[in-house]
Amino acid sequence: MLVAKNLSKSYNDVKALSNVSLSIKEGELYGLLGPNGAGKTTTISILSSLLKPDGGEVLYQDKSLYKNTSECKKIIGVVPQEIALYEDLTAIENLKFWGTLYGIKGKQLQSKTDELLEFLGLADRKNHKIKTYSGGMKRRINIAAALLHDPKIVFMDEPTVGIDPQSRNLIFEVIEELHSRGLTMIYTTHYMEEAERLCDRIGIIDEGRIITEGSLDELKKASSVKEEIQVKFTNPQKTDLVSMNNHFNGQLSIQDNQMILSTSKTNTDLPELIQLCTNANLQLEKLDVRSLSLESIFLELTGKSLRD
Ligand SMILES: Nc1ncnc2c1ncn2[C@@H]1O[C@H](COP(=O)(O)OP(=O)(O)OP(=O)(O)O)[C@@H](O)[C@H]1O
Repeated sequence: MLVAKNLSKSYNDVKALSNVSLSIKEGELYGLLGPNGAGKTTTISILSSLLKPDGGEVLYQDKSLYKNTSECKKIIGVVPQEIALYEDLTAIENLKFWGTLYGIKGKQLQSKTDELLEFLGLADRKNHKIKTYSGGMKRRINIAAALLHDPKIVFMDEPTVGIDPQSRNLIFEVIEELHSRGLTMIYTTHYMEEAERLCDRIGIIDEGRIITEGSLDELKKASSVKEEIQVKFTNPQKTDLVSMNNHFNGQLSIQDNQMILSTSKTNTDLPELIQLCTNANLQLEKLDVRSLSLESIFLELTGKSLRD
């Protein structure tokens, strides 16, 4: 469906992308996971023809995006990170505005906006001005705007940033439904839980490079780490956590009052960890051993935490 080869892009002296290659199959939900500034927005801006790369090639169904831009654009939908709506217009007026830009008119536009407002659970608010909407509701209208012209592939750039958990769940349900209908999607996020829950395949991007790619199972199999020991403390001292991290050769991911040790030898590391906590007089609030997450895979591959 979509193939990108060796994309590179610099903004003056900032190298945003280096040799990014991707291949997305029809109906696939592909997650581009990486920390802030990794190059996610730049990648999807290039793939959706909003930005020209310095080098590389993008093909849609074997056709060059640059030689067939207007044809390719018809099958592309983009949900941008920034909300692209007029605050003083109602939801339906906003959608009609966007629909007209896509060349949809009359009854077709009316039925498409009604269908999408229903699908996104906002039919009863369709005549309210966007400025009265919550952040999550605005994001849902943003998604509706990208779907008006029945695209074959949709790019979603961090669609859940800054919204409450309930709205986030509603958006997940919408994405899952679109996925089950066979829509091809590329979803960028810096939340590993989202990539784990939603995506068929995940590309991990860092400093403008795709450092690994595969299904969650494939990424787990390829990792030398097998499990995570998660410990929550009631009275953590930063110095104790740092010395513990040194003891485990930097394999700890530390956040507030909890830490995660990624390990392939839980049998020996777990008693050792408990002993160290006892010696440092650290009180455990919670201890959990769970299977490997993307956070640990990211730490293993880059030496840094995804949440930094
Ligand atoms: N218009 C621009 N001018 C200069 N530098 C830019 C511009 N856009 C992006 N960058 C830089 O390029 C790099 C990649 O940015 P990009 O926005 O693609 O990353 P991202 O993974 O989407 O991050 P975020 O989640 O913060 O949006 C960063 O170092 C960023 O500061």
